[in-house]
Amino acid sequence: MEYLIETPKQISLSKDVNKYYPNILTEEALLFIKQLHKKFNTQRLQLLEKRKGQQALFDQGLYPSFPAETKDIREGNWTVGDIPQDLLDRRVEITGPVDRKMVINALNSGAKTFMADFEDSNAPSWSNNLEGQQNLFDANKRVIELIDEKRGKHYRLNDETAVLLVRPRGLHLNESHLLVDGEEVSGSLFDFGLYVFHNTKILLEQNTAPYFYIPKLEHYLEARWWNKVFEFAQDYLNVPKGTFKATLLIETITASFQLDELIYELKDHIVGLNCGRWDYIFSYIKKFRNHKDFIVPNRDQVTMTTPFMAAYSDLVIQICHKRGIHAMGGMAAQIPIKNNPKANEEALEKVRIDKEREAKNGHDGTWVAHPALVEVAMNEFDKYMPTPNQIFRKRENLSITESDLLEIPKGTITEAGIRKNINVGILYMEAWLRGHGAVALYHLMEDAATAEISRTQLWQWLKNKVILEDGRQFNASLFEEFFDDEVEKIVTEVSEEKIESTKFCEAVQLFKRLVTQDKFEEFLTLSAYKQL
Ligand SMILES: CC(=O)SCCNC(=O)CCNC(=O)[C@H](O)C(C)(C)COP(=O)(O)OP(=O)(O)OC[C@H]1O[C@@H](n2cnc3c(N)ncnc32)[C@H](O)[C@@H]1OP(=O)(O)O
Ligand SMILES: O=CC(=O)O
Ligand SMILES: [Mg+2]
Repeated sequence: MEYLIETPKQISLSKDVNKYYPNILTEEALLFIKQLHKKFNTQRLQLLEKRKGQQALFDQGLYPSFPAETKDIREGNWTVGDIPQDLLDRRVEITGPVDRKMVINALNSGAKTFMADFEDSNAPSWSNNLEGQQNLFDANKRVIELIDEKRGKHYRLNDETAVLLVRPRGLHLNESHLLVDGEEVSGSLFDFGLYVFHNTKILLEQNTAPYFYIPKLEHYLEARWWNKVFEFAQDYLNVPKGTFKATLLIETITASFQLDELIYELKDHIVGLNCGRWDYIFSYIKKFRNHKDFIVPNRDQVTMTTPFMAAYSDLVIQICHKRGIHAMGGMAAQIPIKNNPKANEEALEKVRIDKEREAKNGHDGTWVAHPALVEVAMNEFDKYMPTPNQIFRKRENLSITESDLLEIPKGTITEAGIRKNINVGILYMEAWLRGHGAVALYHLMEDAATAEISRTQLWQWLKNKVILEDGRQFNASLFEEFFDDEVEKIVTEVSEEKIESTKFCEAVQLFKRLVTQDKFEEFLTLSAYKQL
């Protein structure tokens, strides 16, 4: 059904929009999105083209290096970091999709801050995105509520809640339901624009402000673009420069070579960097996928103590502290295990060890995926970080080189590793196509970033016909055998009658195509979005 509405001139909704959200899609808000689109979309597309140029150089065998043209910025003695009072202590940050119940639970979780996610953990359907905006709007007005009649539960905010940060989609994603002059708008601008338009005033009245996590940047020019977007939006909304604050996810291999530059570009707005470890692994595999002899072992063998990962997190800490901002840690994948106390204890212990390592190394805070993990992470940071943050720990003796950041991890590729990637990849895609961007699989949190690792590894191993630990060569026929087998297991588990009412057929086809096609697709969510 086509939903007929009056939108401001030049703005239209795509034909498949069958629900309108009048509180969010006000005429004034749409006019603001139109302005953002007209001012910034062409540059965004140019930046995406630049990424292709960079990839072409990597495909010729090149590796990234610290840019020559910005040596002065790296060597200069500048600092930034006008950090607002309510962001000084970020020792535990909970993250989660913008679903109404999750938003309330996360804000009430006891974590210092909550990153509400339109990105890795959100399948960006029209309803998820618009309801997400409504949920955040209601949360900031402190009127958000939910009644679960079946369970007799009434969700509402506690008196004390976590400080809210919002993660808009990455630059590569469009919001295909909203068109300006017939062009799809950027998902980043749509998520960011609607949020600041509706919430800036409300937040300022409460002595806080719009705070953001910016994902998947690959180059300092992309940070410059975001800075201009911030400046324009602040002017438009009539609030001082520097009102909005951003933490950048360092989750692409190229970003690690430009940490000073990324901070410098956003100097009036930046308060931190974060080690987005899952996308970082994905990016590391993806960028060098066409390099000869560049192979990464089974997903579970790449951890934060693997040399290239340890080097990256150390460098993030060193540079953040030098420049006066927070160096946030990342997400351990373990989540609580119900009905199995021993397994649960082991999972929590893995999280504890991860957080202990981060706090001791100098991170100023960390991420947790579930409310039941807040306490574990809090205890470790309380123990090793008695002050609100440890920006004063400069780690000046560290010397991380270009080759440290690139060191190829050692390890093995096994049949079990291949099967796990196939199985988890299909299960995740199926959930995503039903609108769930984060799911628990085998007691681990899976989201778009972790699924990308599975997908990219399979593509790379297949393309390179790698030798498995048991001596066999991985090739198309072995892949077919494992793949069919894993699909059969899933069908048996779900049962043939029920499979019809799921998205498994689409997920199997999509995942298989992405893994076996010759041309590597930059992000699996680009194809998947067309089927959402
Ligand atoms: C790579 C990255 O980008 S990491 C960051 C992005 N990823 C994420 O943020 C993942 C966040 N985590 C989640 O989405 C969830 O924890 C999942 C999907 C992994 C598991 O969720 P569930 O299966 O619902 O877990 P479970 O049943 O144990 O939940 C228990 C309760 O905790 C709540 N809960 C679980 N995780 C969260 C969370 N992250 N935020 C708020 N509430 C949460 C559930 O809503 C549920 O509430 P209820 O008891 O009131 O019904
Ligand atoms: O966004 C976080 C990540 O690990 O990816
Ligand atoms: Mg990520």
